[in-house]
Amino acid sequence: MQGRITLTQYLIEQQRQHNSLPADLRLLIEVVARACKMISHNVGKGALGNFLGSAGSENVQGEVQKKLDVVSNDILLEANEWGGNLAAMASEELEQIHLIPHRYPKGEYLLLFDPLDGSSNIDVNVSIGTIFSVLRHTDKTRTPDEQSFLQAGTQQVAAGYAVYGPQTVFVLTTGHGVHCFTLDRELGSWVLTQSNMRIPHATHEYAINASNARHWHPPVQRYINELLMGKDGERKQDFNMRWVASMVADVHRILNRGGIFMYPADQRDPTKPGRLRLMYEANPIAFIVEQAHGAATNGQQRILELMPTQLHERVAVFLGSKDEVDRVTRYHHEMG
Ligand SMILES: O=P(O)(O)OC[C@H]1O[C@](O)(COP(=O)(O)O)[C@@H](O)[C@@H]1O
Ligand SMILES: [Mg+2]
Ligand SMILES: [Mg+2]
Repeated sequence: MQGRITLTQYLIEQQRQHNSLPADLRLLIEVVARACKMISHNVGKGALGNFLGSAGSENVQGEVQKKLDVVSNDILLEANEWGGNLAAMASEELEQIHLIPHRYPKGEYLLLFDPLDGSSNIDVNVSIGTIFSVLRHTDKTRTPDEQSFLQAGTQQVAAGYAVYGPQTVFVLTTGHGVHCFTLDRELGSWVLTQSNMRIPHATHEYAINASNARHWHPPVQRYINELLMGKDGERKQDFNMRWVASMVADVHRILNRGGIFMYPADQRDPTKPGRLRLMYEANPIAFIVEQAHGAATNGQQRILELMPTQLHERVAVFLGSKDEVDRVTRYHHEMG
């Protein structure tokens, strides 16, 4: 392919080359990308569209929903009711799964999403995003339920995210590398701008919310203390820290120049290991990171191999440049 390649052209080419991207999965991805375009439009309007501030409601995690959390969720639900070959959807903003009334149980796929990632950044005009994951609906003899969604991340057939920042980008994997499309705002099309993104194995940059330091478990304390000691410690080099507080934006930086992102479990509530949700935050990002030659663990094992037990379960996350993820994972193994 030469010249300007759109998302549609790229997906058709994938279908031709790998023969592994069925037409209905291509349609599903295009519908999600179109929904992200609409979300981007609303994010860009901000106060002009009355999109800032709280919606006055709480989601299943007990978090106050922002207006854009609700709007983005509605856009994704509505767009996907009629596009793709879906049996059901699940969202950070919905307690229960959302069945597709005219289609289940026959639909081929299950779609999960975090409609708006980085909610605390909405009102202050800092990059936010959308994360999605696609699984197969395996047992078509029965109406999908929560159990149908509880599959390991290795079963994902596609995953991606959008970042609504200075540029709007859509980053996608279908298991053949990671590719980035930039929204041409004048033409309204997604244009391929980076192919086969690679995360360097070595890095001098890390991301963690250090205000939780006193609660961290010993392996995380040990790892971060070494980074903080820089040249004067056993790592013998200085490290830089970045924390956007939107995982998508932190991950996008890591895909572009390396780094490690951490949201560890800590000593507070053992029923809440970390802050991030396994099925629609950690799994899709872990799939992307591994496809970009990085690593993603919960400190003990590959995130993608974890068997979920609940739709909204949380998981500790260490992901990005392989050398650093391997090191902090080793500290967890060594220190029990
Ligand atoms: O408030 P903290 O501790 O900085 O946490 C920020 C983290 O929480 C999240 O915003 C959670 O996502 P939501 O906004 O979808 O709840 C991540 O994107 C981000 O990395
Ligand atoms: Mg999120
Ligand atoms: Mg969210």
